[in-house]
Amino acid sequence: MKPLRIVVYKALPADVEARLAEHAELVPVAADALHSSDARTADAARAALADALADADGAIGSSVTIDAALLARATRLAVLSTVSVGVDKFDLDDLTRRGIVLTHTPDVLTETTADAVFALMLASARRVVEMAELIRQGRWQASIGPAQYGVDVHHKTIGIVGFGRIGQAVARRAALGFGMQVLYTGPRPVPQAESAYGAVRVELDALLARADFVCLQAPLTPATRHMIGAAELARMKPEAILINAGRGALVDETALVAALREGRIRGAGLDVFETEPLPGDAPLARLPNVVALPHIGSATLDTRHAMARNAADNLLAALDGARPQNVANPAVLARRRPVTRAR
Ligand SMILES: NC(=O)C1=CN([C@@H]2O[C@H](COP(=O)(O)OP(=O)(O)OC[C@H]3O[C@@H](n4cnc5c(N)ncnc54)[C@H](O)[C@@H]3O)[C@@H](O)[C@H]2O)C=CC1
Ligand SMILES: O=C(O)C(=O)CO
Repeated sequence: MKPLRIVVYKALPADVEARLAEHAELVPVAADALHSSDARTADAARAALADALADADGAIGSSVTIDAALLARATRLAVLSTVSVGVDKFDLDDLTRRGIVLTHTPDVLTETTADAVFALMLASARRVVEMAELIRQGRWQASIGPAQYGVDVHHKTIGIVGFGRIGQAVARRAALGFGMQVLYTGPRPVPQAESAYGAVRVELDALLARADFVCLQAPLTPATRHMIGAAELARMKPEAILINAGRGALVDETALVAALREGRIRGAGLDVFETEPLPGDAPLARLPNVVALPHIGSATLDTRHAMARNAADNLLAALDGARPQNVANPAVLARRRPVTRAR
């Protein structure tokens, strides 16, 4: 019988890797090469990943689209474990059809990501990056005046699109810390947040029309792709700021660039982009009324470590045949592939 094999397509902390190695043979696939901007390097890395998956029981990593081509020969693969809460790099229905369990890492990153949303709100509203740059460039030669003033965050209205774990953690900060009025939109009411934070559920159009800060924290799915386009941006107030720490493709970036250039909204704070890494010459990287961050929502030492540990635990539990935690495609549990252990 073959030993368990786990493909590792992301660099993991040493202790997490050691824990996995106690249970399985680890097969590393160069994560950097998978993301290379050189097409030949990236293609070769994808081919290596496909080869490794063909003979694996499990895999752990993130940020790589795992499509049917990569899985074509992976007949033994029972579990994929993503080191992320977002599962938009996977086709859940296809994984379920194949009997492959997908686990992800909710909860451990909720508070850290909510902090990052607030960092974007404060930086955009108070023009923190732009003003810090003024000093760095030696251009602070007189007291700043109205042309450099920002806008307040406290006691304004925040509209949260995607009122799940992270959206509600943002609402808590907004209502209890900053005295903000919280609006939200989503498929179902959240009574706990309505009583604790005075949150009010409204339709998307009303949220766009009333919010000073429109915060996107929904998952990327076929239904949410480009949910904010030219028509939605036109409904926002001219002094409003768009914050996106969900996924880049929630927004039609061409329409966003036009709205920002023409001053139809005040600004944007963006942690995520349709294409990542965002090229340095992209309009969203250069517009003065944009604060652009390189997808750092969960990127603290503590939280990234907790995510890796959680993903490893999820993977091992699923490979062990136990009822795994944090399954993103629970329908698979009735038809999951068997795992055969060497020991
Ligand atoms: N920037 C970053 O580093 C990070 C980004 N994320 C993104 O945030 C997303 C949300 O994470 P969680 O809050 O943990 O997920 P969650 O599943 O708890 O919350 C998502 C919410 O969005 C709602 N939703 C779905 N479709 C919607 C629609 N069309 N309109 C309005 N609401 C809709 C769902 O009902 C749910 O309440 C992830 O899927 C991921 O894409 C998560 C962590 C870090
Ligand atoms: O977990 C996710 O979905 C992220 O985007 C990064 O933490």
